[in-house]
Amino acid sequence: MIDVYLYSGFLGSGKTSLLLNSISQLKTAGRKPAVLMNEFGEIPVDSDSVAATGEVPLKELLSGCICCTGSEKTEAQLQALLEDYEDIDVILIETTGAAHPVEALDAVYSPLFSDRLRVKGIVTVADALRWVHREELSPRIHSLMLEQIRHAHIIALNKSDLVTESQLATISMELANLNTSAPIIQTVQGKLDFSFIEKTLAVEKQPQQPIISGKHLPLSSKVITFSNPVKKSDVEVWTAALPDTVYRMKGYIPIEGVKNPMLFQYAYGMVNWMPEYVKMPERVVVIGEGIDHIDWSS
Ligand SMILES: Nc1nc2c(ncn2[C@@H]2O[C@H](COP(=O)(O)OP(=O)(O)OP(=O)(O)O)[C@@H](O)[C@H]2O)c(=O)[nH]1
Repeated sequence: MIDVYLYSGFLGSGKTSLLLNSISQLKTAGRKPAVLMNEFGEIPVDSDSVAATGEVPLKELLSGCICCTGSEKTEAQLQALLEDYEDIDVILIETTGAAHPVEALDAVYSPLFSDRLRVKGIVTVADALRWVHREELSPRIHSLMLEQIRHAHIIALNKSDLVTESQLATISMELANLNTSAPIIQTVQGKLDFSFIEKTLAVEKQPQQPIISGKHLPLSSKVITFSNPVKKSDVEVWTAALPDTVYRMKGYIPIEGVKNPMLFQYAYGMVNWMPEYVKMPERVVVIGEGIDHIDWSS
């Protein structure tokens, strides 16, 4: 049987960081992990980073619309993963930050896989800073975030470097009130011992029923292309002026004086730049509510 772990959590909370950490720990331990990624939006930024870790079997689901990332497609990708790679012993599934974790479980519990896959549970990544300001989210998005926490078997309280010790204590208490059974572990950059995840989820978990469905969330995504190199500082001024309903941006931006477009990440007001060693397409996916009018302007 192949063990399956689901990584859930709000847009930009640190799921990919946790996933990359888990992959490297699993590989060091001689295990053979495979990854299934569901990305909200049309640009596989997260899967690019997994591909960069080397030979990890990977399937991805891209979609610009939440209603198209249904469980049938996840099922088909899982099947393809199992057919294409024979010696996998762990599968890590990163759900889109815009999904209810239980929707992803649906596919894994398909009768197609009942003799091959053993679902271990859901690890939800909670963004500490976002949590502090959660009241600013619209009601449906707020409740999605609560659902992701309620359905967790382990909660990684990530970005703990961005809040104070006393805020961490308050957040931990609030999370524990929402989910009384999941252990809450404070993390930075998704650094969590995979052996802890494995031990904690040693007993098989049963799926719970979803309370809300991600299908009706008011989230959308759009792609912005950059035809000419721009200044980093201009991009940062631009992001600072964006409305709070832009939850997440990621992609590649051509920067003046830099050879390849840089990896650009934006989550809850924070911008992150990383150099890229290959030339990636010069575009950024924006995820949020009411974002149609958002465009690049320097
Ligand atoms: N300061 C800080 N930044 C973090 C931490 N973890 C992740 N980040 C940054 O937050 C951004 C989003 O991280 P990801 O790991 O890509 O988040 P994600 O949940 O996979 O994002 P989506 O898949 O788009 O929902 C990146 O710029 C990370 O570098 C952390 O603990 N502290």
